[in-house]
Amino acid sequence: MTTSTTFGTRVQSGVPVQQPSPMPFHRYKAFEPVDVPDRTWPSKKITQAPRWLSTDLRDGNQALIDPMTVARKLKMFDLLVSMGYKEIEVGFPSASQTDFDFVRRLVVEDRIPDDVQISVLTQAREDLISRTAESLVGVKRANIHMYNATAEMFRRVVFGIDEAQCIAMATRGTEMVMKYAEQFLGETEFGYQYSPEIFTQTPTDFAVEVCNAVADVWQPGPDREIIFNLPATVEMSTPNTYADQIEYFIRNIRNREFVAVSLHPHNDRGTAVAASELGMMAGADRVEGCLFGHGERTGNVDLVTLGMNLYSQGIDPKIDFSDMDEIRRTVEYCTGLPVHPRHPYAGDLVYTAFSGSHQDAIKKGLEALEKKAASEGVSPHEIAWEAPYLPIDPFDVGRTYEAVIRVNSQSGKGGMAYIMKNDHKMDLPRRLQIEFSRVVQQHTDAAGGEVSPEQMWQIFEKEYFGDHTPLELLQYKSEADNGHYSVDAVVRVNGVERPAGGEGNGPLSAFVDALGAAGFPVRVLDYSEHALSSGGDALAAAYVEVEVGDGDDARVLWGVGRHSSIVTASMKAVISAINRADRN
Ligand SMILES: CC(=O)SCCNC(=O)CCNC(=O)[C@H](O)C(C)(C)COP(=O)(O)OP(=O)(O)OC[C@H]1O[C@@H](n2cnc3c(N)ncnc32)[C@H](O)[C@@H]1OP(=O)(O)O
Ligand SMILES: CC(C)C(=O)C(=O)O
Repeated sequence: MTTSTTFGTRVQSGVPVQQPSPMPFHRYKAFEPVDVPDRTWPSKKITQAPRWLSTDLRDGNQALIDPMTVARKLKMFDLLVSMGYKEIEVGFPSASQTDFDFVRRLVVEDRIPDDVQISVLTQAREDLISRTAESLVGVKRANIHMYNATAEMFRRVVFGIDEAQCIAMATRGTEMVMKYAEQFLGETEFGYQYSPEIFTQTPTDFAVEVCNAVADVWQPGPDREIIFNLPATVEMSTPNTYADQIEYFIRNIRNREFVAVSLHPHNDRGTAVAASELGMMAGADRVEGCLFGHGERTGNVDLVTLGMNLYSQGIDPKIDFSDMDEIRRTVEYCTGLPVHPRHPYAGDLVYTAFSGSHQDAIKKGLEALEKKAASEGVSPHEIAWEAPYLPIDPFDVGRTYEAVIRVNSQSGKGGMAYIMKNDHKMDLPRRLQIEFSRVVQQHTDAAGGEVSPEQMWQIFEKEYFGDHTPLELLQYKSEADNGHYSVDAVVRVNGVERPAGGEGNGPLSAFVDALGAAGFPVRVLDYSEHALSSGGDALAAAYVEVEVGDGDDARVLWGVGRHSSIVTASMKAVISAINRADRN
């Protein structure tokens, strides 16, 4: 029985039933995967980093609203080198004078470290290939990377060629690459990479056939590898399908031992990282991508996420991500595009917890780590990482714990207590945490937004130290006689100074007795204290839970005091509770 209707949904017998969308989904057809029933990749594990190639300066650059200037390209190149990338595609030199000049500058100014191999991309066109080879004159090591489209739709729509002509374009292009390499690159340690463009939409058998034909021209062998780069030029299927295609290709390509199988996933479906990882499980040796996933449309696979995913599994990515913020700033400068605040491992908010239960768990987790490290006599950054909600130690990528927990209206006592302890050295007892988190919550509910550590301190000061009425302690003298204490104090009550004296079995109980005599009956229910700093003039903090007043009017609340004398701090804490009771 239909009971109610909401947008696009009818509720039947209490269960919402989704309705057909008005969108023309029938215009699209499901991807036809290659059939690999005996696939082995699902039970494989990734145990080491692949060879990486950064294509930030080519695929990443060609997709920018404002392509990088030479100065920005140089900055990006230096960043990639400093991070440890050893294979860097530096451009498409036949595309523009800027690209050509950039490659020349790298070569002429000897900016390429000996252990770094640059590569350059070209179409399978003789004029472009010769210009590409010319751009590399004098370089020590380089790859030329040539591509042509092999997918049926591209052959039909873009090129108007059949399969044989497509193979001929690839083999002829390879011959041209070898010819111009010989002409221009005699002294260069020269390598070759071929991409059957839109590999994923190419029947995998045909992709293998084209690549085998290209290899017949290049003749790979010992010390003469060929790189077959297998792009998901447009990502069109689930990542397992890509892995099947890679496993199938690897099983069928000839001379596998001299072939480097490279992945080049794009992110149209948002699963490029997964596709790369499954492709690595399927046996690929190498991955091409861009930092933070720049590149055509939705971008290339994100090298930062891929590398850090390995890191989080205890595998050395062979790339240095330890100053993530500097990497992010440089890429943002070079590309002119911001990195999303929730970008894995690098975004502004990814090591931040706002919600109360997350903060509580993180606080406990970090404290447990600190305790464990202290018991082993080492720093918390040296022991095995284990913390709720944080897949890696933010410290490892240059983030500090201070930014981990941030407080807004979604937060609870855990986050507030973490900031009070970490930023302000105040280790609040649990029930005071609960009390103060309500105070903070009132603030966030009223003002909205976030409460910074500084604002939190202001709220705390105002709440616990801000009031001197009705009661203020001006001075006191305490004496002890055989376990018996007396206090002679001067207090100000509603602006009027008056003496207050009392006795007890400790200075605080004597002070409480004096307050009772002065008209402020209180009972101390709980008490804790700790040092705030070390040294001769060290400050101490005292926290007291106090029942203020008596009879039906009695209220239980906390007071806080700080002073270099712990006795004075505790007396101030009692007064803080009395003044709060009066105010509230
Ligand atoms: C998936 C990728 O990211 S591939 C890399 C893509 N990157 C770029 O294209 C950026 C740089 N490219 C350019 O600046 C230009 O395309 C240039 C300078 C290389 C060539 O420019 P133009 O000569 O004007 O050609 P245009 O870009 O229009 O290319 C289309 C022509 O090249 C042919 N072509 C396209 N790709 C290839 C290829 N890989 N191999 C051979 N021919 C190709 C097309 O069939 C078309 O031929 P037609 O003119 O006979 O119809
Ligand atoms: C040239 C190739 C490798 C490419 O960029 C792609 O297909 O996405």
